[in-house]
Amino acid sequence: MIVKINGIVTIDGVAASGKSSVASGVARALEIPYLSSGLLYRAATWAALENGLTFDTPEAGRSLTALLGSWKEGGQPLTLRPLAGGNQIWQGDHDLTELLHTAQIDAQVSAAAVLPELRGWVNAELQAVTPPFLAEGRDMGSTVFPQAEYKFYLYATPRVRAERRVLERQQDLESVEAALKLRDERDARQSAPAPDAVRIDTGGGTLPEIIAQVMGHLSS
Ligand SMILES: Nc1ncnc2c1ncn2[C@@H]1O[C@H](COP(=O)(O)OP(=O)(O)O)[C@@H](O)[C@H]1O
Ligand SMILES: Nc1ccn([C@@H]2O[C@H](COP(=O)(O)OP(=O)(O)O)[C@@H](O)[C@H]2O)c(=O)n1
Repeated sequence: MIVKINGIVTIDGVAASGKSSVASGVARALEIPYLSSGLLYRAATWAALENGLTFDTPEAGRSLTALLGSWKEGGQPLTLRPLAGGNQIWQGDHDLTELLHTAQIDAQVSAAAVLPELRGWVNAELQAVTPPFLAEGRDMGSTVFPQAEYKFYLYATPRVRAERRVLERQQDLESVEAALKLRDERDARQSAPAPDAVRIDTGGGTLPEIIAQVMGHLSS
């Protein structure tokens, strides 16, 4: 059955729960773009690390958003490109995407993501986009787009998530699982599911099966 979305769909969830893969599959089926909020946090973290900024001082948030603002004024803004084949982040004409899914960024991003100024910057970037679109992250349905037509929250056990993520990192399974658990704790404040989100255990099926489950909710 053809599903037509005119508004916003949100897919939130913990690290490596399957958000980006499910978002990509569902957005492609709906023929709408999907926005990866996490990539904006990862890019801002990368920008800070590249410029010697830390996240543990009172002015950290202002310094980071001032840096991002100076890039924009200088004509080299951080830009999210919501391509169907996978979101990309560019700084001017440099594609940063491959630099962002690393254990180093994983280890630092949560410290950046708690900075209110950075959350405000990311949320403004996302809220400037014209619907229809799908937005994935931690707090899309709970905070950034509470008005979303459909909300989903993905989860799976740390072990299941680690077995998936280990294929994408140069680390052993135990290290990956420990890092995911630590990031879950650090992200807890912004990761609570929206009360009206449909919760899906992605450990219960293959990626196509989970995508079909989401599509089933959208077409009912
Ligand atoms: N239901 C699933 N079954 C098996 N593998 C999955 C499933 N969902 C996602 N994956 C795989 O797990 C890894 C992490 O998924 P990803 O979408 O990047 O998660 P997130 O965006 O939540 O961090 C990817 O390699 C993806 O292909
Ligand atoms: N809406 C969001 C999305 C990501 N984040 C932060 O950004 C980090 C990276 O998000 P991500 O979605 O790229 O991470 P994965 O779940 O893909 O591993 C998370 O660990 C959070 O610290 C957030 O705080 N709020």
